Amino acid sequence: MDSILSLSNVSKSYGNVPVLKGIDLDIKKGEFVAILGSNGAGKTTLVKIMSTLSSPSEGSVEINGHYVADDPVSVRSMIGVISHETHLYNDLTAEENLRFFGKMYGISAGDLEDRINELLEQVELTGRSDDRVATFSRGMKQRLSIARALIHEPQLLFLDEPYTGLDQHASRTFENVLRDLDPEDTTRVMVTHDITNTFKMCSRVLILDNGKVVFDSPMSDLSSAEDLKGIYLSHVSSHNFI
Ligand SMILES: Nc1ncnc2c1ncn2[C@@H]1O[C@H](COP(=O)(O)OP(=O)(O)OP(=O)(O)O)[C@@H](O)[C@H]1O
Repeated sequence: MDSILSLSNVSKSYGNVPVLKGIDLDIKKGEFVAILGSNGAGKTTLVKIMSTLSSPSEGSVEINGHYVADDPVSVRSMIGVISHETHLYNDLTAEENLRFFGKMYGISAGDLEDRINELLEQVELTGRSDDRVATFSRGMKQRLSIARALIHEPQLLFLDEPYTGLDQHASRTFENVLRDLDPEDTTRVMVTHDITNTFKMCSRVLILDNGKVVFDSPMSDLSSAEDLKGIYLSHVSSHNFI
């Protein structure tokens, strides 16, 4: 399988405090990788670096053969990010937000309207398409941010605790959206604290502890979510149990 994301000796410090320590990682096309770790382990920092939102203090990140540091614009057209920050414009309607981002990614006018309608339907916001985002609940904003992240059909999708703010129904809708993505077309990297879902959905699991990858395994080598929970607890150094 081809590699889509490679990290070479990536380190990050804030001031004198090291947060990531020499991470080497290779992610293949089609993988669905979970990143687990206790609070403060460095998961969000790692995803921000992988998704061009932050620079490493040392080391390099390569996406589809492009070095992120040299060619961030090309890289951004290949990736989507779903995180706590929705990156939406409150004064625009749901539809206008998606149109804005779609145009930014260079989607042609004809394709864009179909894509907007399809995504609004998938995240169950069709009935609110003409309403300003300022009037949305947190969960609705999160659902729209999922549509925003997918508008340009990214090859690599980063999900940082994507369930934040979603109720049971919206979580299921979101899982359906994820399931509908063809793994051949969309490689996924997800930070989460939900071990049961991780075991159900992901093809590979990494555990980050104290800025280092301390466990990396195909999910098929693990027997159950309980097995994964035991491994997690034996690999994290703090007692911030998830
Ligand atoms: N902008 C920043 N300036 C200084 N320190 C930071 C900054 N961002 C993160 N940190 C520190 O880096 C460490 C790792 O933070 P990070 O957000 O990556 O952890 P995490 O594993 O995502 O945690 P959580 O599970 O709580 O979301 C923490 O000690 C945090 O305080």
